[in-house]
Amino acid sequence: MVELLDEARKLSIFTAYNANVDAIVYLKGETVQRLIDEFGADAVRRRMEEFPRQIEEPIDFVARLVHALKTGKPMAVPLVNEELQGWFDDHFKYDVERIGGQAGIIANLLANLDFRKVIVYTPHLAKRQAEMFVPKKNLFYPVVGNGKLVLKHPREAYRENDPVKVNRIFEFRAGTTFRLGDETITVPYSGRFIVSARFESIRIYTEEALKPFLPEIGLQVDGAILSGYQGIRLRYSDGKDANYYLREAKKDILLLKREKDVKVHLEFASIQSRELRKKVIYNLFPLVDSVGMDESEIAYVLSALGYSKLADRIFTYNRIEDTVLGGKILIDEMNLEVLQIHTIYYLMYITHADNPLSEDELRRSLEIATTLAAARASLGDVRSPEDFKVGLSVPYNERGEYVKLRFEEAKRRLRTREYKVVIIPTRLVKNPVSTVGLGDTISTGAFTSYLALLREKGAL
Ligand SMILES: Nc1ncnc2c1ncn2[C@@H]1O[C@H](COP(=O)(O)OP(=O)(O)O)[C@@H](O)[C@H]1O
Ligand SMILES: O=P(O)(O)OC[C@H]1O[C@](O)(CO)[C@@H](O)[C@@H]1O
Ligand SMILES: [Mg+2]
Repeated sequence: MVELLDEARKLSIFTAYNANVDAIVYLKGETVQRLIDEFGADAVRRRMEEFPRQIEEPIDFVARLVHALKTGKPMAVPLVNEELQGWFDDHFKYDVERIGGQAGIIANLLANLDFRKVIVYTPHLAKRQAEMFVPKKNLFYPVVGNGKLVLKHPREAYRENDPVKVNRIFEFRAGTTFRLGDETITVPYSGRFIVSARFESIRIYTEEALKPFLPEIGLQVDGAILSGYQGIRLRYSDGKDANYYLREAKKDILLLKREKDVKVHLEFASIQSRELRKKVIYNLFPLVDSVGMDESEIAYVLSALGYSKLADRIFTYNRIEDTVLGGKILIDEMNLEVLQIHTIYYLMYITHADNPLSEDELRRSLEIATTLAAARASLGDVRSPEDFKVGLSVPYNERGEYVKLRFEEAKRRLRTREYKVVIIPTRLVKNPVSTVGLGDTISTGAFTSYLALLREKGAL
C-alpha cells in the first residue's frame, strides 16, 4: 500500500479556492446544556422545527447545533450576520486554531506528504492565513509578475489588506449527553458542526490578472482539486450574484483543461440553500471528472435533483443500497468519470463500467484514502509521509463485515452491470484528535491514488 502512495507522491497537484482559520471548540455536554438553558428548551425546540438554513441570531445556531448533535451527522450552516462573531467569541473559548477550508487543508496535506509540486490558490491571502501554510519547498502560490506566472511560497505572497475568514468548528463526540426539556439526548456518532462565515467580503474567484495563466498551471500539474463553491452567496450588495461567480468558475475549469485535459476533482461541501446547491451541481458537475462528498451531502444533492424520497431514506436509514442507487443516478445524470462517497462506516467509488481501473485497483485507492484519514484522526495532522503508516495500525470499524455483506446484497438487488461499484470499510479511530477535514483527507488520498493508478496504466 505504501508503494501506491509513493507513486501518488510523484504527482503535481493544483488546489483552489478556499482557505480559512478553523477556530475549534471541543464540545462538552455542560456547554450544550448551558446554551439550551440560556434560551430555554421550548424556544430551542420551536426553532429546531423551523430548521433555519442560516444563522441570523444566536438561537438559530443553538437549534441547528442541537439538531446535528441529535443525529450525529456532519453539518455546516452559514453565518451571514457579521455582528454575531462577537457573540461567539464571548460564549466560547477556542481550544485550537488551525488551517481550514478544502484548499488550505489539502495543500498542507499534499505538501507534508512530499508530493512533487503543490500549487494552492485562494483569492484572499492575509498574513495570518498565509502563515498557516506549512513551510515546505514543494508548496507554491501563483502570482503574476512582469506579465509572467511566478510561483512563490504562500508566506511570501500574502497581501496585507486581505480579509481573514474565521469558521467556528464544534467537534462533538459520541456519548456526550445533555437534556432538552424532558428529553435526554446522547450524541450517537462523533463529528463536527461548522459555522461557516459567509460575509460580503469573502468571494470565490480567480483574480483577473491570474486567469490567463490557468492553462499554464494546468500544464504544470497532473490533477486539480477544486472546492469552496459552497461559499458563494446568491446575491451581493454590489450587484454580483451566484450566476456571475459560477460562470467565472466554469471558465476557470475550462482554462485549466485548455492545453491538457488535466483531471479535475470537485470536493463537494454542504450547501444549505437549495437554490445555490442546484446551481453548483448543474453548472459544475458536468465539467469535472471526479466528485467527492459525505453521506449527508449525497442526500442533499439528490434532494436538489428532485429525488426527495430517496434523499429522505438516506437521511433516515443510512442504507448502503440507497447510497448505491443515489450514486448511480448522480454518475449517470452528470456523466462523471468517478464519484466517491465517504461515510463513517465505509467509503465507496462508483464509475462507469468502462473505467480503465479494475475494481481491485479502485479498492486499493480507497484503502489509501481511509488509511490517510485514520493517520490524521490519530495524530491530529499528517506531517510527513512516515505518518501514513500510523493509519495502517488503525483497525477497520466493527461494522466492517456487516457493511460488506449489505453491499453484496445491494449489488444483487440493483442492476450494477453498467457500473463499477466498490466499497471498503473505514479504519475508524476511537478517540480522534479532531474530525474536521477528515473528508478532505479521504478525497485527497482517493483522487491522487486514482490518478497514480491511471498513470500506471498509461491512461493519464
Ligand atoms: N474517528 C474517525 N476515524 C477515521 N475516520 C473518520 C473518523 N471520523 C470520521 N471519519 C471519516 O471522515 C469523514 C468525514 O468527512 P466529511 O463529513 O466530509 O468531513 P469534512 O468535510 O470535515 O472533511 C467520514 O465520512 C469518515 O469516513
Ligand atoms: O465552506 P467554507 O466556509 O469554505 O468552509 C469549509 C469548511 O470545511 C472544511 O474545509 C472541512 O471540510 C473546514 O476546514 C472548513 O471550515
Ligand atoms: Mg467534507
